[in-house]
Amino acid sequence: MPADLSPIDRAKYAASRRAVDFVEDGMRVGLGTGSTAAWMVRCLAERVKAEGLKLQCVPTSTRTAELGRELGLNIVTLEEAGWLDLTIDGADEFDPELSLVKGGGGALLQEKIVATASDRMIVITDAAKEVKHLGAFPLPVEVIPFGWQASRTLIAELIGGSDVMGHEITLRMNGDQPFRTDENNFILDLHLGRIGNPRELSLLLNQIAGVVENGLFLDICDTVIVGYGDGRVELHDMAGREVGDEPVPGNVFTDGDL
Ligand SMILES: O=C[C@H](O)[C@H](O)[C@H](O)COP(=O)(O)O
Repeated sequence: MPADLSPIDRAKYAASRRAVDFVEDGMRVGLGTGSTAAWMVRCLAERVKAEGLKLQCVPTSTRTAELGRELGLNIVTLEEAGWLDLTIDGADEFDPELSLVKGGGGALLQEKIVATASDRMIVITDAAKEVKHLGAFPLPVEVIPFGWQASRTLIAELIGGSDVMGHEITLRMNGDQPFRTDENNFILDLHLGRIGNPRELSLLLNQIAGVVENGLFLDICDTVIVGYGDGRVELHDMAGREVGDEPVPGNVFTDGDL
């Protein structure tokens, strides 16, 4: 493990390093977006370089595509890959059922398309993202810019009448302009506190005109790998929890790669 990382980066690195062990030669792999996924892309590129793996990698954002290309990964489109063996991505929250909130970085739409076009999704996180109930992290909802205020009004009516507490909705900003996704859409962040029924909320949100997708990932994630600052990892899957207390082997990076 690189020596001079902060504890949080060490945790992200440990989870990433373990996750790329699941990649095999010849696989078609979805690459997530965000600071944790960026570590995974670096770890994967190191494995490809060291072992000569032949992969097709489908990124979930322009940011990830650029990083992957810079590091020499074979970046292809989802159309070219057709279907994926595995997607590895970060998350903003996960619960005991491995339901997720994603989209803190605004990439939820491509992330959901790529993850659901994969045989398996592995999520890599640090321990702070484990929650009993989803919702403390504001739920991102991608909306088209046309009529976004009307979509917001309808969302406010929906969440005001459902079993979630509170209903502040904020338009995500980038400086003094609305944040734009890779598809040029807006993001509304729903400050819910706690989501009592994620399935119902997800279905109802996606029925609102103007809503493209929401950041709830339900029945999509197969495994969560939690990394810790000391290099340990824990694997959570639907069959229960397996704890790995061996530090992830390190020294895969040179300073230049960081
Ligand atoms: O849109 C961004 C993604 O859903 C990210 O995977 C998520 O926000 C987690 O990002 P990070 O690893 O930077 O905390």
